[in-house]
Amino acid sequence: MEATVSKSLQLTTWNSSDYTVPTLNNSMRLYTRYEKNKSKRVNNMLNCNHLATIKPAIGHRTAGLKASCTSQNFPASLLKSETFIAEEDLLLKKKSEEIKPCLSGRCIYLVGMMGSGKTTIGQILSEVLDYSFFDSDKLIEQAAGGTAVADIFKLHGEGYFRDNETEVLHKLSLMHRLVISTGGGAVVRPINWKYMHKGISVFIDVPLDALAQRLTAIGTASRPLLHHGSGDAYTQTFMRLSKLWEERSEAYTNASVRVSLECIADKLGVGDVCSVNPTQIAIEALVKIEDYLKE
Ligand SMILES: Nc1ncnc2c1ncn2[C@@H]1O[C@H](COP(=O)(O)OP(=O)(O)O)[C@@H](O)[C@H]1O
Ligand SMILES: O=C(O)C1=C[C@@H](OP(=O)(O)O)[C@@H](O)[C@H](O)C1
Repeated sequence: MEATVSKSLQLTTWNSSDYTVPTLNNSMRLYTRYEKNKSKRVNNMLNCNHLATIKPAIGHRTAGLKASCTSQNFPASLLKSETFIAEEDLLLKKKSEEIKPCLSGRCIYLVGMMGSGKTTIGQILSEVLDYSFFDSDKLIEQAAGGTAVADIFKLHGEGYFRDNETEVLHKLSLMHRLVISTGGGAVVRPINWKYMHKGISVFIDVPLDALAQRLTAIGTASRPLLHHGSGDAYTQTFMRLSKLWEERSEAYTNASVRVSLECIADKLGVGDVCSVNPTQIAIEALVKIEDYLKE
């Protein structure tokens, strides 16, 4: 089914504001309205429960399809065009092959606010670059005999956690061929930058409301700095993130490159940062790293 749809969506039309693809076995209609360059996507429910999103791959002019089907006829809750996945994966692979030799084994440090996707994207990057992946929080937990970050904060305080974070980053900075997901607050201590500047640092910039949505959905138990405040879970998380952002936004500008989800969404023409998937972010990170290496 997906192949049929992908094929039928050549990009001469992907920016048109209303799409109906009536050829899906006559059992499904595709109905996504795009307003180019507007952060507004309206999914109109017509006469069935299917919802589809059409989007171009970064740097490609071929439309892909991502469909979420709630009908009994479609077992998967999220279907994605095989063509589209293959194109994204190919692009990711191609970009990684291009920049591998230029990296000369330099480590990649991912920085960004809590929940920005450092771990998710870091794992993808490490795989395609044939690098090892480390999450600095996990290393701190290991060094503390398996004590969880939230408990380290509770038992010893944030200062102790930060000292351990610095120690971990120091050790990692002596190594090569690593992708490292750092904790959201690692950017605050200048000494950490001394270590991270041994490699290439990538700031994953995600709007706070999208972060608050993600973190509210997965819960904040493992992220102690989000535990204060009043109001509903989303508001509490959003307020805490806003406060931290005020304190840290400048520190993130120390990163070698910035990967903005808003910019990616713009390039894709989707408007909504929640539609940008980790592979697309990883591709953009590689593009930005490539540009940085050329400077
Ligand atoms: N591009 C994305 N779109 C939607 N959810 C994402 C995306 N990237 C990561 N996530 C989800 O957000 C949550 C936090 O991601 P994670 O990689 O752990 O962030 P971090 O390491 O920066 O704290 C996870 O549940 C993850 O699945
Ligand atoms: O922003 C922060 O100060 C923190 C972020 C967390 O990591 P993630 O960014 O991986 O959630 C973790 O290091 C700790 O809870 C403190």
